[in-house]
Amino acid sequence: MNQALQLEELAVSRGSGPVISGVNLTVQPGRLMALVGPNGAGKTSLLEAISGVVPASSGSISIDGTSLTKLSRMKRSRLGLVHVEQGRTVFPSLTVQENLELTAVSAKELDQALELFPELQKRRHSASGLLSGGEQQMVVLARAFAAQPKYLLIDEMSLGLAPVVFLRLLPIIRQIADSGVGVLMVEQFAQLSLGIADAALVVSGGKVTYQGEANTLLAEPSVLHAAYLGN
Ligand SMILES: Nc1ncnc2c1ncn2[C@@H]1O[C@H](COP(=O)(O)OP(=O)(O)OP(=O)(O)O)[C@@H](O)[C@H]1O
Repeated sequence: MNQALQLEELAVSRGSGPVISGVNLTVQPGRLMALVGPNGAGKTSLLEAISGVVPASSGSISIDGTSLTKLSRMKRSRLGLVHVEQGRTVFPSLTVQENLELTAVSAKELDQALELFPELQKRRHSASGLLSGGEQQMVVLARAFAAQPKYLLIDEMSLGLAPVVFLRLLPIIRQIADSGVGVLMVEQFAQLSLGIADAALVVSGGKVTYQGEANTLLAEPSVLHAAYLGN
C-alpha cells in the first residue's frame, strides 16, 4: 500500500470562484513539506480542503490509499489527519494538561507530547491562559501531536509570534516529522520554513508554481522569487 497523503488534480472554489486548481502532491510519513506563496494564493484554502473544512470542487485526496474526498471532517481525523488551523488557540481556563487531555489518545501520548516541550512540562498544571503567546502555541502544537497524527497540517504557526519565539517552534516541528509524521506546513516566513523542510510547494494565484526540494529554493532565491510571481 502507498503510505502517503496524496492529492490529485485538487481544485477548490469559494464564494469568489475558483481559488485553487490542479494541485498534485505527495507527503510521505516522516517528511516535511513547506507550502509557501504570496497572500491570497490559496494556501489556507488548500489545507482546509484536505481536512474537510471546505469541500474540494474536483480532484481527489487520499491517505495511505484510502480516499478522503467524500468523508466528513471527523472521519478524516479518525484516519489520522490532524489540522492545526490558523489562529487556533488554547482553552484559557483549562490547564496545559487539560488542554492536552482533549485530544490525547491516552496518558502515554500526552506525556510524549509534553516531552517535546520542556517549557510546558514545568507549567503542566497552570491555566493555559496565563502562558505567553509562544507557550500557548506550544500547547496548540502539543495538543495536535497528542492526537497521534499520521499526517499533520499546520497553518501559519508564526501568526502573532515574534520571530525569535517562532524559531523555538521550528525544530520541534522537525522532530514531529522525524518521529514518523508526514507534515504539510503553511508559513509566511518562507526562508525559515524551507530551512527545516524536505520538500517545498509554492502556490501563486491558486496554482502550483514550484514543487521540489526545499534546498533548491534556499540555494536559488531567484527561483523562489519567480515562483512567488507565478512564473
Ligand atoms: N471564507 C471565504 N469565503 C470566500 N472567499 C474566501 C474565503 N476564504 C478565503 N477566500 C478567498 O480565497 C482566496 C485564497 O485565500 P486563502 O486564505 O486560501 O489564501 P492564503 O494563501 O492562505 O492567503 P494568506 O497568506 O493571506 O492567508 C482569496 O482570494 C480569498 O479572498
